[in-house]
Amino acid sequence: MQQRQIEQSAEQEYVDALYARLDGEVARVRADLDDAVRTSSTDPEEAFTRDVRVGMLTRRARTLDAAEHHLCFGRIDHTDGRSLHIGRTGLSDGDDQLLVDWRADAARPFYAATAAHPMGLHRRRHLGLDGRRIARVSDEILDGAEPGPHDVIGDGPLLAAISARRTGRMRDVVSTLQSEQDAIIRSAHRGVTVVEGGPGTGKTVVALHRAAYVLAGFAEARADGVLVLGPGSRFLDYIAEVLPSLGENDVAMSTPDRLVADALGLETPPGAGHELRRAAGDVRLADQLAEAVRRYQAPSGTLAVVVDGDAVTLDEHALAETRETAAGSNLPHNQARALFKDLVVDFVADEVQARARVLLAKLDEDIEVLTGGVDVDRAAAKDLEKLGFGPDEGGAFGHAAAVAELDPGALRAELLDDLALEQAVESAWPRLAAGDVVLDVLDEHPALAVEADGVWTTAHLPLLDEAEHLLNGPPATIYGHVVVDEAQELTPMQWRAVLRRCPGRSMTVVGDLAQAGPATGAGSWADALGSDLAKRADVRTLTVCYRTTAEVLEAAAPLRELIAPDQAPAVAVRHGVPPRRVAVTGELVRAVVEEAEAQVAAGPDELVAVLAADAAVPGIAEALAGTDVRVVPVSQVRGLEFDAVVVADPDGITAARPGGERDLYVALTRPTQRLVIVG
Ligand SMILES: Nc1ncnc2c1ncn2[C@@H]1O[C@H](COP(=O)(O)OP(=O)(O)OP(=O)(O)O)[C@@H](O)[C@H]1O
Repeated sequence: MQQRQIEQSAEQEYVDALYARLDGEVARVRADLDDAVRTSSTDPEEAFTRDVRVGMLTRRARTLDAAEHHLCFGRIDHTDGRSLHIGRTGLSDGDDQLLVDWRADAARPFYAATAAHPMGLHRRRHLGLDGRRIARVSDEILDGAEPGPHDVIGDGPLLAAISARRTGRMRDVVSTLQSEQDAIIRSAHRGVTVVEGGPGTGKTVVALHRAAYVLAGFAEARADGVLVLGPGSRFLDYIAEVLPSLGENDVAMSTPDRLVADALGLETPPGAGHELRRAAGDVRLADQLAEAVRRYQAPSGTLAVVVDGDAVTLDEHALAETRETAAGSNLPHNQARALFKDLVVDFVADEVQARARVLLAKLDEDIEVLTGGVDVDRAAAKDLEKLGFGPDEGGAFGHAAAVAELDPGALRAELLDDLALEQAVESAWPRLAAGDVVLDVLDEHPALAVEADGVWTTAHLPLLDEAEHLLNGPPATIYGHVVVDEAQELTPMQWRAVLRRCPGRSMTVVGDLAQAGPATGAGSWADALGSDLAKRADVRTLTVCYRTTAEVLEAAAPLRELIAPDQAPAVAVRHGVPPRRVAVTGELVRAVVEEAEAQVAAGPDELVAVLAADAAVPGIAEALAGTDVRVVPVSQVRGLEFDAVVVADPDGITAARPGGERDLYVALTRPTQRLVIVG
């Protein structure tokens, strides 16, 4: 006991020194930042350097601010006597590394060492801080210890973290990451990493900590930024604090719908039902959109352009050749149109010049015959003027001057601005907007029609994005790394929109195919990502469930076996109270309200939710108005969690929409502590 106190006070001294160092660093960075902000320069290069410096210092200041909370959470003692403290950011004093950033290689054994593979460690220590004071010290001796059956890392701190009451906001778990999670987070794989695993296995945790790791470790991610995509705004709110608490404030967060709407400059349109989303997510529509665009590119026939009253016609052959050159450029339609117009202008200019030469030659001959060579200039002046050639500098229309006036550059410039030529080009290769093309394709698919008032729905966004790409090329904003959470929810067309924004294909994709909603129902990652990408992906599986108790997982097991018989069940790390099943004799809503109120009474500060089929939500929400109970439709509960969950009318949930068993499976696996099934 006394030994423990001595150790704790030694750790407190160390932690005090770390905070003193942190305070010093914060003061230094703030002063540097003030200096940098005040420096002004008219020299563009100096101004640029200053902006870069301000950016770097601002980031560092944020990281240090975020590090205040639980600055140091661990320590590893190597068998050779070396000790390292692990924390949210690196801190050093001269050559002395006082604190190792959790992302550094040197920190790896803190997360990965087990009694079976101690990685040169004698001891791993978890430090629990309350403000700047050490509240708990928990040690594991790794060398010479007996390996346990399920080697969890730091079981005391882990169990405390996963049993803690939920607040409705996810927290970072940097101090208790488990080795299978850590291995994915730190993976050096630069391509697509797919992380699958049952509910509550920490897929979101892995996705977000990986984003923080990638930002620190991958230069391209730093340069082009990281994007995290989640299924809806409820979910984004839920995870919003994790990356800032890891010191990362510059990660873009969005939903697949909002990402596209923003890129197209649209307000997010009204949501769509799963049937429409599924139909509009069909990847075959990509080809149909491309075909619809092709149909606009110079329909066969001829193209007549009237220049100064004279028609120049591209015959079938010339038009076909022009079209093929423009289309063969593989430029997006609206850019290829500029090329098409250039080619038409070239053709017309050549023709005008050829005709002018013929005319001039004929003029020479006629004049020769008629005048015997007297004052050619004056005689030809009128004809030349008709052709649009002005007098030369000396005011004369000399033969040589006229030929010089056939300046191809000037003629081309004039033709490019010519209204009649522009109209002819527009008829053969019109400038298009994304909506035009999508509407063409929707004409062939009545089931995808836009609502009567002509408003797009979210289901149409990937189609608009595809069309925009075909017309105007790649999106303006791309990312160095993209994290997709609840990835089973993306339709193939949505995947195309996401991949378009990640040309480097550096991605972390996390999801659980067993939880796929009716809009996708993807059976495999190859279905979702496309077989090429899926083949090259590094697929990892998480096996331990940290959210729910073994009893809750058991209650959901029959559904899991039905939905995903091939999926190995995750193992829960803790036990709790068995789920309660309540038969309904009277009114369902009343029974649900009673159970929800009982849960609130059982844990007054806890997060209690009622999960119900979408249509049943308004009635239940009204009955629970004024309470702290959250009533959430099952279609929107993916990724979320609560201390206690009341599932209302499971049969109603399964019957509400196709694949309703998956919705029910998701609902049953949301509680961290208690589950009640009413109905
Ligand atoms: N290493 C860990 N330490 C502490 N808590 C953890 C750890 N891993 C996961 N958790 C907790 O377990 C819960 C479930 O994690 P998470 O939401 O990431 O799971 P998931 O696999 O994404 O679940 P779902 O499939 O239901 O979306 C969260 O509360 C998370 O904080």
